[in-house]
Amino acid sequence: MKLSELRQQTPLVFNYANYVTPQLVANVVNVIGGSPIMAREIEEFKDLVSLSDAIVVNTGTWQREELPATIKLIQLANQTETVVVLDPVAVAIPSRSVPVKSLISESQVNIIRGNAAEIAWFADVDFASHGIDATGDGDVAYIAKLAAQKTGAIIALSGKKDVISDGESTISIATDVPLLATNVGTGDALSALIGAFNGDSISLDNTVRAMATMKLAGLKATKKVATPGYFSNQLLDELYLLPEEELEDFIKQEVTHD
Ligand SMILES: Nc1ncnc2c1ncn2[C@@H]1O[C@H](COP(=O)(O)OP(=O)(O)OP(=O)(O)O)[C@@H](O)[C@H]1O
Ligand SMILES: Cc1ncsc1CCO
Ligand SMILES: [Mg+2]
Repeated sequence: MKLSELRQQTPLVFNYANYVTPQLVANVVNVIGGSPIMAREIEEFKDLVSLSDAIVVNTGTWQREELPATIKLIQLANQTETVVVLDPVAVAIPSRSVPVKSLISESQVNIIRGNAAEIAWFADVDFASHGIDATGDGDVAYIAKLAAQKTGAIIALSGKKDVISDGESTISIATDVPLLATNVGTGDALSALIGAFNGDSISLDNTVRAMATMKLAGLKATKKVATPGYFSNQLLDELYLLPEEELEDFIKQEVTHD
């Protein structure tokens, strides 16, 4: 959906969040115009999925015992055709990849949002990482396309250059906003934004719009502040104030088709 539609429809975004960044994730959903809810109680899943427009599963602080509940959550969303976004934090670490493999084989994730190292794992390509951060170099457009073909999901690869691919079309936004990488959780919040923008229907365009929203708000914040603490607050303000026309112009100017 477009930003004005998002603000009108206030999509309910159910975040199965990590315990590091839920406040940032909830606020980003809120200031853009959506409505966040965080939960992890299996007894609540049926009700919550029936009320939600998007489900965002973040495995950042996941415990292995949560796997059956998470599969159940995504299966419920699949039954109601509610979009599911997966944020597979540091999935390339071998012990972390085991439960994610089960998750994606037993339930259908529609969109996977991760940094280059996380997405490279789905593509079966080596890419250097350091904990939650991607540190390597590689052909990110190729990696995103390959990951989309292997998983059947839309891939939203974030970084200096963002890439969105469904395995056929591949789209890039190469706008460098280094301060976005200084705040832990902008990626988590981006995954929730992707959920919100895809709340009415799942598409490459809606995913591009969500990625462009974070880049543009970050770019605007960078023009006003220069350090990470102020940047975090300014980013929320820029998301809150973002004019739809500016976002659509930014997409026209910055988006390239590979
Ligand atoms: N070097 C960079 N230059 C420009 N923008 C960046 C850079 N690195 C990240 N970003 C932007 O930061 C946002 C988050 O992406 P990132 O790849 O850092 O996610 P992440 O590694 O999952 O972060 P986190 O785990 O801290 O939430 C995206 O909007 C992305 O475009
Ligand atoms: C730091 C950290 N550790 C697990 S999740 C998380 C937040 C970034 O995804
Ligand atoms: Mg992350």
